[in-house]
Amino acid sequence: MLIGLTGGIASGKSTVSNILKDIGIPVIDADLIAREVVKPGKPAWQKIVNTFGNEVLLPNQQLDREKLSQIIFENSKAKEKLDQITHPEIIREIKKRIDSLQTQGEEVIVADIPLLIETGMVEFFDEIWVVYVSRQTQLKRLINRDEIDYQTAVNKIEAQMPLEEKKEYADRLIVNEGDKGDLEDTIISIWREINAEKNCTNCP
Ligand SMILES: CC(C)(COP(=O)(O)OP(=O)(O)OC[C@H]1O[C@@H](n2cnc3c(N)ncnc32)[C@H](O)[C@@H]1O)[C@@H](O)C(=O)NCCC(=O)NCCS
Ligand SMILES: Nc1ncnc2c1ncn2[C@@H]1O[C@H](COP(=O)(O)OP(=O)(O)OP(=O)(O)O)[C@@H](O)[C@H]1O
Repeated sequence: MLIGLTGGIASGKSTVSNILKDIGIPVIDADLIAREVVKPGKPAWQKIVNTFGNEVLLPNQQLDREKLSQIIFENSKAKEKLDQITHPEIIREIKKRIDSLQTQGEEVIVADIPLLIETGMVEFFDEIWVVYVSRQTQLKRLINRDEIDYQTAVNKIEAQMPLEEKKEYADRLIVNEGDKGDLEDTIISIWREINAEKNCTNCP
């Protein structure tokens, strides 16, 4: 069973992933893969430097993520260029890791992919889980976590497909308006439901 976990920025995907990992379910993290494919010397790193120039590099040659973030979330054309460079590599690596986990005999695999719907990966998964929050909660959590101002947070949210639209793709909608304990209860009850559907008695 392949589960695609998605949602809006700061809706709580990583928090859900951590709960799933604690249960013992393998989770592939697209944000981590996105960091690996742009390491200095990698093909995507080279293409980013060719496209955006040396000003998006730190003195140690790593990408200046803050600078690149400012550029792409203020300019949709620049974001499109970055997406064209990074997404094919990220998708290829996600599929590779899924293959490898399947070869190891894992029966349930979750992939946490912020842009799962935008990148056309819906059909690849057996189930889509969308982590949903109200716009007000999303803004508040994003501003607190990233220590950014209101307008920067709005730009980041508006660079993605609206959560109201993503919601329509959900086989399971995970509403994350309560506290982290509530979220844990929600995930554990979904997991029990899945195990019951599979008649699984010794699942994690
Ligand atoms: C722009 C970058 C350098 C900013 O780095 P930063 O460390 O500040 O953010 P981080 O990578 O942790 O991403 C945080 C969140 O931003 C959102 N986000 C990131 N990139 C994008 C994008 N291209 N379009 C829309 N939302 C995005 C996602 O919700 C993600 O979870 C970085 O996000 C990046 O390289 N993005 C391109 C790769 C990508 O599309 N990643 C999403 C994985 S599918
Ligand atoms: N139920 C909750 N109650 C309070 N805070 C929460 C809750 N769920 C998540 N958070 C906090 O909200 C912030 C965003 O959550 P998280 O990082 O899991 O989102 P995300 O969807 O993975 O974000 P991104 O798209 O940027 O990767 C974090 O600071 C997290 O600790």
